[in-house]
Amino acid sequence: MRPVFTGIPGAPAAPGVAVVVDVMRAFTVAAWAFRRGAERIVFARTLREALALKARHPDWLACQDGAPMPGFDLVNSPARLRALDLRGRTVVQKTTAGTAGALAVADAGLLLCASFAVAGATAGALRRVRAQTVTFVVTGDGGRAEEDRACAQYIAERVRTDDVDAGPYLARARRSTAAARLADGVRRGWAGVDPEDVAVCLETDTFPSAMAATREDGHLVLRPWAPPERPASSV
Ligand SMILES: O=C(O)[C@H](CS(=O)(=O)O)OP(=O)(O)O
Ligand SMILES: [Mg+2]
Repeated sequence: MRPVFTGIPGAPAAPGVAVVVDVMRAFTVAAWAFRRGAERIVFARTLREALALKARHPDWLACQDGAPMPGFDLVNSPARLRALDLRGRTVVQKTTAGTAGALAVADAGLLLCASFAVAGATAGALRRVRAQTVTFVVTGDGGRAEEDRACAQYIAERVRTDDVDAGPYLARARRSTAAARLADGVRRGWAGVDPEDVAVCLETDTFPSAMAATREDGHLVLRPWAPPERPASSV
């Protein structure tokens, strides 16, 4: 597999295989939503679109980053979300980096969304589909976010072998600007940040499936995903 690392601005619109990485916090939140039973996650481009979807489907749960906002049910906090019962629910998610990154490569042949929570499953899926070139979209900070870059490199390495020490990659993420910003948010009492968020984002392989996004009814929708046992050919 040949990994290509890019930020959202440089991402091709329709790569063959894309892995969009957001460790802090969108795709750690997504993994925990599925672990808590959510059926699917619908990505919204804007807060307005998220609220419109919620208005049309009152039983859906709307989630956004930043402080709690009127009309939204959830903040983008994996620590808060992992305590909820989300069985059968549809979550609408709108965040600054993660969901925007997925929407930027919505026409990919295979679009996976990843964090450390699904790193092993994502690497296993890439191996199983025999991916040749994989575009890793490092969503944070114009492609420079160290937590996302470390996770992308970890996944790429795990495609090669499962015998990879996650420690150095997690240490890079722990020292990242995003981790520092979240810790600062805790100190300042930001309502949308939980003291446990960084620790939860640094747990590996807490969800056993990869997460793939496909278009459904005009929306980009994320679901747990496993490739077929024997793909007909490489992608
Ligand atoms: O909610 C988050 O942690 C971030 C917000 S920001 O990018 O740090 O402003 O959003 P995400 O899309 O999960 O990176
Ligand atoms: Mg992020």
